[in-house]
This record gives sequence, structure tokens and C-alpha cells, in this order.
Amino acid sequence: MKTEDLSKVRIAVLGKVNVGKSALTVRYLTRRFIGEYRSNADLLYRQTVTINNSPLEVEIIDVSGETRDSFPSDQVSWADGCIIVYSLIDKESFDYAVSTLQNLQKHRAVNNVPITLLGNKLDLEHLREVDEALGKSTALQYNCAFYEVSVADNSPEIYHAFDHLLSESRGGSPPNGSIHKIRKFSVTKMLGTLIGGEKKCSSNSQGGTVVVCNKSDLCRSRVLKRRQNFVATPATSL
Ligand SMILES: Nc1nc2c(ncn2[C@@H]2O[C@H](COP(=O)(O)OP(=O)(O)OP(=O)(O)O)[C@@H](O)[C@H]2O)c(=O)[nH]1
Repeated sequence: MKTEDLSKVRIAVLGKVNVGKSALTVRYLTRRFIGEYRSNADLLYRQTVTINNSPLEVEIIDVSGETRDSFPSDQVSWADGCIIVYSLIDKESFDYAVSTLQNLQKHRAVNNVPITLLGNKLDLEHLREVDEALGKSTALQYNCAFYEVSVADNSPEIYHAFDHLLSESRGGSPPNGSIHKIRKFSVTKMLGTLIGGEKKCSSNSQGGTVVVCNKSDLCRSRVLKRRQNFVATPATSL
């Protein structure tokens, strides 16, 4: 684990455009499904969760596929763990995921972070273009966890995938129960702003936050992190 503070874990969500990265992140943090919104910028979410009765500050960067023309190495260097999402009804998105895995493997020589491969849109099984067996064998080849989920249908595997990745990224043993949210997260205002097309936004209404994130912010937060002896603030139960 790279983040020095044991109570903080950073996850990067990667994948081709339109595979459901934002829907997945918002579903995990809020349990809500937001069908249509647009973002052409990376978004950084922060929320406190508990694993095995101890608070854990989670930062998730939702790396926009829209403007992505090169491997997001800054985001990957920043992260303690990565989720690569593809749409199982879009073979191109799977090919993109495989090339991301190849790049990550090169990156792993210097940054050995746990990786999860996640096929989304399982509810559209009848339109499937990527066999489950292919997803599984690819995950095996690259030594990562594998799940197929439907963010739309709120598959329980979404939570298993995050639970295990957070736990692995934290460097601890897998959780013996589910991760419990101990703060409520509200992204309504942020999503409204996105739909309205504004670029800069921030929401901090009930404990969770989300901000548009630039690469320089990641570098700054890495440097700051090294300088600070960060202590997580105890959070209250809902
Ligand atoms: N049927 C179905 N649609 C989904 C699912 N997950 C996401 N979608 C839809 O897929 C589209 C893209 O979702 P986003 O979450 O915006 O995808 P993204 O990967 O974040 O896209 P970019 O931010 O542009 O890179 C939206 O219309 C979602 O409603 C799912 O599990 N099933």
C-alpha cells in the first residue's frame, strides 16, 4: 500500500467512455443509480466508510474516458488500487480494458497495486459481446479479481468488488462483513451542476464530497500527504 496513512485508501476507476464508471462509483457511494449525466473531467470523491469496525477514508477518482488519449499514469501512480471497467456489450471496451491492464502491468514494476477487472451491464445479457470466460481468463492472466455486474440492477457484486479491493489496497485482511457507510453522501447538487454543463463543482453537504480533479491536484495531494501526519476524524453513525 502506497498511501502512508493506514486509514486512507485511494482507488482509481478506469475504462473506456460510456462503460458505466461514473454510474458504478455513484452507485457504490450512494446506492443510487444515476442514468444520464455527462462529465468530461476526472471527478474525485471522498467518503468515510468502516471496514472491520475501523474508519477508513476512501478517495475514488473517476477517470473520464471522454478526453482520454493516453494512459492515465498520474492517476494510477496516485492510487492504492484500480478498478478497470468494461461493458460486456461492447467488445471494444474490453479491448481497451486489456490494453489498460497491459499498461498497468508495466506500471506495476514500480507500483504494485491490486487491480479488479469488472464487466458491467449484465442486465443487457442478450446483447453480450464479451464472454464471461474471456473476462475470467484475462483476469487470471493479469492476476486480478474479476466480477460481472449490473450497476443498473444494483448487483451485490458491486459492493463485494469494492470491499475486497479496499481491503487489499489497505494492506489488510478481507472484510468479514460488508463495508458500512458511516456518513451519508449527497451528490445531487454535483450531478445537477454536471447536467447543466458547468465545469467546476463541489458538494459537501452530508459528509461526502466530490470535486473536479486536475492532475496537478493529485501531485499536490501526494506531496501534502507525505508532509502531513494525517489523522482521520472520527465519524458518527447515521
Ligand atoms: N443498461 C445499463 N446501462 C448502464 C449500466 N451502467 C451504466 N449504464 C449506462 O451507461 C451510460 C454510461 O454511463 P456512465 O457512468 O456515464 O459511463 P462512464 O464510463 O462514466 O462514461 P465517461 O464518464 O464518459 O467516461 C449511461 O447511459 C448509463 O445510464 C448498467 O449496468 N446497465
